[in-house]
Amino acid sequence: MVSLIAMPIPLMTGNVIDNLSSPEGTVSFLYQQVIIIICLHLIRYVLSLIGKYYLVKAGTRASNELRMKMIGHTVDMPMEFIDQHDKGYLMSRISESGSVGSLFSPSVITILIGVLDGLISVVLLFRIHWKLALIVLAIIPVYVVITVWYSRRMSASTRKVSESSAEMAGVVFETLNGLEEIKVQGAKQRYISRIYKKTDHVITAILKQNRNINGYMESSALISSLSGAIVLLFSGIMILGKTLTLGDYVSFTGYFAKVLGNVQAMASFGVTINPIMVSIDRVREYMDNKDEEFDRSEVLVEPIHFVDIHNVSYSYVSGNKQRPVLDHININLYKGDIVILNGANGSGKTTFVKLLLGLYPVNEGTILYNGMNISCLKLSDLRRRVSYISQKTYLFQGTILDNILPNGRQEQLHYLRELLEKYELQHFISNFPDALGTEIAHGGANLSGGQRQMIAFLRTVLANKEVVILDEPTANMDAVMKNSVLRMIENESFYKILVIISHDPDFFYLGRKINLGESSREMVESSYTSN
Ligand SMILES: Nc1ncnc2c1ncn2[C@@H]1O[C@H](COP(=O)(O)OP(=O)(O)OP(=O)(O)O)[C@@H](O)[C@H]1O
Repeated sequence: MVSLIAMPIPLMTGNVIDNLSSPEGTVSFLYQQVIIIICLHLIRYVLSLIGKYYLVKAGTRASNELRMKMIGHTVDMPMEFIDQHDKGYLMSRISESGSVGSLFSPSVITILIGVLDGLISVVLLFRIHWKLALIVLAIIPVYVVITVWYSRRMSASTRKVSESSAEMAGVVFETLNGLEEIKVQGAKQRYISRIYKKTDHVITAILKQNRNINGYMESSALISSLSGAIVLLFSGIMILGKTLTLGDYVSFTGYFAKVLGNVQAMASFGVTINPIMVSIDRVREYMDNKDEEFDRSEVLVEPIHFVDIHNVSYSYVSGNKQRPVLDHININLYKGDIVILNGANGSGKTTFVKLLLGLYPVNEGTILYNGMNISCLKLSDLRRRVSYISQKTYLFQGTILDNILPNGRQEQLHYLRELLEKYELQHFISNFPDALGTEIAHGGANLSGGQRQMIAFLRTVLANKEVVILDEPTANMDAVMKNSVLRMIENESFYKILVIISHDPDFFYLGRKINLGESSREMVESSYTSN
C-alpha cells in the first residue's frame, strides 16, 4: 500500500517533462502535477510512519516473549549442560533473542516492502520501453550471483562473531562475579589477559565479517553505477533515433533506480538479514536442547515414604574425561528417617544429594521414590516435595520475610513468630534495621554467612516438605544459632525424611550416620555406623 502510493511519481515526472518540452506545455499542468506529487509523498510518509510503528511494536513483543521462553528453557536445562557453559555465555545466547525483534526493524521492513515496489517498477519499465527494459534487466542475474556468494561467506563469519562474543561475555561475567576475590588475590592481570585473548577472537571474527560486508557493498554499488551508464548509453541512442522521449527517459531512470535500489536492498538483505537469520538459527538450536523434563511424565501419587537408592554410580564428565565420584551406592531412606551424611571433602556427599534431587541423572543403578524410578518422574513434581539448602545458601532479592515465606504464604506468619519466640530468635530478627521487612541485597550481599543460613533454614522449616536435605546447614553459624537449629530439627515436624550433610559431631546423635568412604567409591548399607 505504502509503496503503491509513490509508484506513479516517476511516470508523472516524465509526463511533466514531456509536456513542458512540447509546444502545448502549460505551467498550470506543472503546478497541478507537482501538488499531486507532494501530496503522494506526504501520504506515503504518514502511512509509512504508522505501519513501521506497529510492526516494530510487534517485533519488540515477539523478541521479549522469546527471551522469556529462553530464560525459562535455561532454567529447565540439565545441570550437565549448565556446568559446561559460563553464565555469561548463556546470557549472551539468551540476548540473541533480541534479533527476532530486528526482523521487524524499519530497514528490514523497507526491504520487504521493496519486493512489491520492485516488481511493479519492472512492469512499468516494460510499459515505458520493453527493449530498454530487457537490456537493463540482464544485469540482475549478476547481482544475484554476487549476493549468493557473499551471503554464504557472511553466514559463516556472523556465526563466528556470535559464538566468540558469547564466549567473551562468559569470561567478562566470571570476572565481574569474582571481583572481590580478584582484588584480594591481586589477580587482575591474569583475568584481564584472559579477556584479551577472547577479545582477539572477537576482533578477528568481526574483521572477517566486515571484509565480507564491505566487499559486497562495494561490488553492488559498482554494478549499479555501471548499469546507470549502460542505461544512459542505450537511452541516448534511442533519444537520438526518436524512439524514446526525454520524459520517458526520466520515467525509465526513475523506475530503474527503484528496481536497482530494491534489488540492491534485497541483495543486501543478505547483509541486513544474515546476522538476524544466524541469530534466529542459534536461538532455535538453543531451544532444541532437550530440557531436563524431556521424556518424564510420571508423578508421585502419594507422599514420599520410601527412597531406595540402589547400586547408584555417578561420574562427572568434563571435556572427554570422566571423573568417577560415586560407585555402587546402596541406601534406603524411610519415612521418619534422619540420616547424617559425612565423609571426607570431595567424597561425593553433595553429588549424592544432587542425584536425589534429579539435578544429575545417575549413570548406573536406580533411585526409586515410593518404588517409582526417578528417571521417569516429572522433576517439577518431585522438587515440590523436596526442600534443599545448598552450601551456597542462595537468597532472593526482597525482604527477609519474602525469603522465609516465598509464594506469599502469609498465613504461616503466626507459626514463624512462634518459632522465633520458642527458639530465642527474636533478637536475630530484631537486629536487622527493619526486622522481617529488611531488604536483602542481590545474593544476600548485605547479610553474614550465618544470617543467610538461618533465613534459609527457617524457610525450609516453614515449607514443610516431604524430604528435606540440608548441606552443612550450620557451617557459618555461632553456637547459639546452631543450638536453635538442632532443637528445631528435634522438635518441629517439618519433614518426613531428613538428610543432613555435616562434618559436625553435634549432628551425629540426631539420626543414622552414614560415612561416605574416603575414596568415595563405596557406600553400602552394611557399612553404616549408627548412633
Ligand atoms: N559440577 C561438577 N563437575 C565436575 N566435577 C565436580 C562437579 N561438582 C563436584 N565435582 C567433583 O566431584 C567430587 C565430589 O564433590 P562433592 O561436592 O560431591 O563432594 P563433597 O563430599 O560434598 O565435598 P565437601 O565435603 O567438600 O562439600 C569432587 O572431587 C569435585 O571436584
